Amino acid sequence: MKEMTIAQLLEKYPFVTEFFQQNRLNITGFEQLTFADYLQQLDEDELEEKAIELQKLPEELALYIEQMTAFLGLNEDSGVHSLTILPGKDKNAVPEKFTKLTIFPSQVVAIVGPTGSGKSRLLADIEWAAQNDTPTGRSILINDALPDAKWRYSPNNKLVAQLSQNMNFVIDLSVKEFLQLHAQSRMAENIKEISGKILAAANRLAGEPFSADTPVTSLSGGQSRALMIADTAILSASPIVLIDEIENAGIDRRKALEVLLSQDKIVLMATHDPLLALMADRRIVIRNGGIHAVLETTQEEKALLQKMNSLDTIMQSARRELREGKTLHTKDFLSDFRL
Ligand SMILES: Nc1ncnc2c1ncn2[C@@H]1O[C@H](COP(=O)(O)OP(=O)(O)OP(=O)(O)O)[C@@H](O)[C@H]1O
Repeated sequence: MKEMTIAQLLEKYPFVTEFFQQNRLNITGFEQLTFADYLQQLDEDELEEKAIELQKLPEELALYIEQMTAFLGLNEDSGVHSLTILPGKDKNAVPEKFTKLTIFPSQVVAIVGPTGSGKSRLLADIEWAAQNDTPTGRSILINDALPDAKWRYSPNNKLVAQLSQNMNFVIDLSVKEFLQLHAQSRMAENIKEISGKILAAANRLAGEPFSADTPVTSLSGGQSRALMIADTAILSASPIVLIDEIENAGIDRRKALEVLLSQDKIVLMATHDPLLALMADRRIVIRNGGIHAVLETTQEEKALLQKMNSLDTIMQSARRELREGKTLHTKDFLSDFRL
């Protein structure tokens, strides 16, 4: 930071304008100087008059930037390079058999298991950065170390973004207003461009497109979810995304995952859907509250996935045509049936 010119500081941290104003420092015309050089050339009388303590200012500016960045959750590097799950015990207090499971950014891990087996519990352990203090006794490490308390208690350092099945908006805003407000609160640089990017991504996921002027309260369940997924992927600072059941959501699930993974997130997804489970490179099998196995998706499964995707395409196009009031004809599907 010390080597940065004032112009570079302003570009990277637009909020420093406030700091200069608060300290009544007129930096106009001095943008090409570093802050230290700028202070050097200030008139002694002027400083005295403003009661400025020259030595303290660079330190105060650095602190101000650090605090504002943390407050706004702006750290470009979230600092999360790995997430590790350490074993606990199942519902009968039998220790889980794996030694440790580490997940890196841009990886997606599926969580599979019967209803009530403990999939959501595992997601909750991660969200809370459990330290042997939940019913499962699991512990979570971030970057191979005990997580910083900030992940638990600071609302601006959310480790995890949650996407759940029920997602309803209660605020009276249009899609455009909602996205712009969120982008502003994240101090995004080009608010219009980012909002446009999110809307475009959301519309690629949603079955029925919606416009920037649609009130968020009148979006369908699938559209709301598409908007939240695109928003989480593109604007959220949380390095980890937890998804509890993305199916039945009326959105293109494959594209939703692609959008999330393109943004270097660590994605964990509880699912009953084979297409999603096999899209992940690994899957955690939960049984009776415990992690029973961690399986790598095999080449054979990946090949099967391609065929299942063709089946899914058939289902999707049949669904679309029925929705549009059409009658289905075998000949239109023949090529798809050659699996
Ligand atoms: N290891 C464990 N020890 C004690 N209780 C557990 C353990 N794992 C899960 N549970 C409890 O079992 C119940 C069911 O778990 P959970 O809701 O996570 O299941 P699920 O797999 O997500 O189910 P569904 O597929 O229906 O969403 C919860 O009350 C949860 O707290």
